[in-house]
Amino acid sequence: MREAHTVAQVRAAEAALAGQPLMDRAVAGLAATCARLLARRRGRVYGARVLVLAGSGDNGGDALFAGAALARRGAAVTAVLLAPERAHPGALAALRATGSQLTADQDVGLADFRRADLILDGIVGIGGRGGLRPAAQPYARAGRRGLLVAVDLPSGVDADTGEVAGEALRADVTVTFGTHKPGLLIDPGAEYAGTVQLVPIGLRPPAAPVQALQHADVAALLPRPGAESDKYRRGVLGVLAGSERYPGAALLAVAGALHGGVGAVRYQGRPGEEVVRRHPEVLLTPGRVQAWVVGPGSGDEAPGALADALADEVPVLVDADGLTELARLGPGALAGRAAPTLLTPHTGEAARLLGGGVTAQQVAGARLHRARELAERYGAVVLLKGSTTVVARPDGAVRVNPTGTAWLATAGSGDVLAGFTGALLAAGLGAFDAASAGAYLHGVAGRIAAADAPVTAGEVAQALPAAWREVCGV
Ligand SMILES: NC(=O)C1=CN([C@@H]2O[C@H](COP(=O)(O)OP(=O)(O)OC[C@H]3O[C@@H](n4cnc5c(N)ncnc54)[C@H](O)[C@@H]3O)[C@@H](O)[C@H]2O)[C@@H](O)CC1
Ligand SMILES: Nc1ncnc2c1ncn2[C@@H]1O[C@H](COP(=O)(O)OP(=O)(O)O)[C@@H](O)[C@H]1O
Ligand SMILES: [K+]
Repeated sequence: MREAHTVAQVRAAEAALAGQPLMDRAVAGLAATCARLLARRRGRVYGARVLVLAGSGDNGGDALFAGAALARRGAAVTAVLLAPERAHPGALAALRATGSQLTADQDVGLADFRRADLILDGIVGIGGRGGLRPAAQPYARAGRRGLLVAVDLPSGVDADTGEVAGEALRADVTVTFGTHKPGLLIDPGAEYAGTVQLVPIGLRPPAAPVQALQHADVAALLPRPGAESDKYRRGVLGVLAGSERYPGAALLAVAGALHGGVGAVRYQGRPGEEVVRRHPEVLLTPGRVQAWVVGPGSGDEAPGALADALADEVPVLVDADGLTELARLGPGALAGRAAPTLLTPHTGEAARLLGGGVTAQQVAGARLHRARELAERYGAVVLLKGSTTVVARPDGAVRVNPTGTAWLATAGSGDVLAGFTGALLAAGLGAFDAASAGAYLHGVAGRIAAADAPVTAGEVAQALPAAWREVCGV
């Protein structure tokens, strides 16, 4: 599991280790990564052109020290100081001692930026506030031919949220220290970070408020039938999806559900005959279920379907038209429920649920904040879909989904996700676990099915067993 901590937590963990050479450890890891990248790209460090962008804090200090280490191995290093009078004195002296060029001339900096083999972004790290300051902004726009390595995090990305106010530097690799920062895992920040490498420096931070699961974590959550299992004990998922107008959503939600580890899927929506024709495994008779999925393609039938599902004291996953209806009713509609509710909005649906003029774009720009806000307001687990899927619990705990591909942005793939995740709920996973495992496997299935080419939602559903096998290592 990858864990991400807030700036306040990192500062506290650092304070607890006062006196230890944390910066030396950080710099050693940073310089080693840079040397490896240069060796891979051009055979050796000797003779490489390296540009260090150094701001006024310790982040700039890390970059300058790493620049000095590379200079000692024969790299031609130039450092551009964005706040020359406040640059880290010890690191400046170290770089000076190598005979490297130091300048405050931004024209020299920009010219070197374009032609360097490797650029170290040490403008600002976890001490950053607000967007990039004017002196640094040209670097966010300038072209380059070399690799850009962000020190701790790309300058301009908010460490705690992944929000980018204005511009940020776009890194190929981010070398981060001690622990991940949430902004490295959540878009838009994650998109600027490139590949993230963690350099341990001995921090012992508290429990992480933001986690990203990996294969083994998800494998441990997935249901497995035991010798005593029968189809009812494995769980039955009820699906209230599709309508005369949108029958496809029912088919896709059921296709996802059938791969989600339940013993049976009970379809209770309108185009029943069609669903059974395509999926003969499905039950159409009414009966008990262990969880409901309600809303995909429900159209005009959403109000009745949502009321029916919420009235049953089992976990309910609300998606699509069910969310539009819930937005109309407001959080009060969930107030009396004892069983968990899981909401799976995309950014537009999340904006509708939040109301108050919030736009989809604002949700996309502040995913962590908005997912937490929704979860708290509705007292429900929220799976906010999109370029980074974020799963939030009402108490603020968050899991960020690391899998997926932009090819998943295709009509109906959300219906598959809803059905599949609902099945995990019915199979007995808690809402937070079902949402995180559902998003994870759906993302892996998307990658397998798409293989870098356009993909349909139906193909994503078909790839779910392969994703399950991959994640479980079988
Ligand atoms: N504290 C520690 O024990 C360690 C810190 N390390 C490094 O230290 C960094 C944090 O250092 P600092 O606390 O000095 O903070 P930073 O170096 O991240 O930034 C603070 C400085 O940047 C300026 N600044 C703030 N916002 C800015 C913006 N938007 N644009 C331009 N300049 C801005 C501030 O005026 C301040 O001078 C970490 O990111 C990491 O790189 C590592 O060496 C590991 C150990
Ligand atoms: N840019 C993107 N990168 C990765 N995944 C995305 C992106 N945009 C959307 N997705 C994923 O694609 C799926 C689309 O779901 P949704 O918006 O509900 O579509 P639909 O309603 O057509 O089924 C979700 O799993 C979402 O997380
Ligand atoms: K940085």
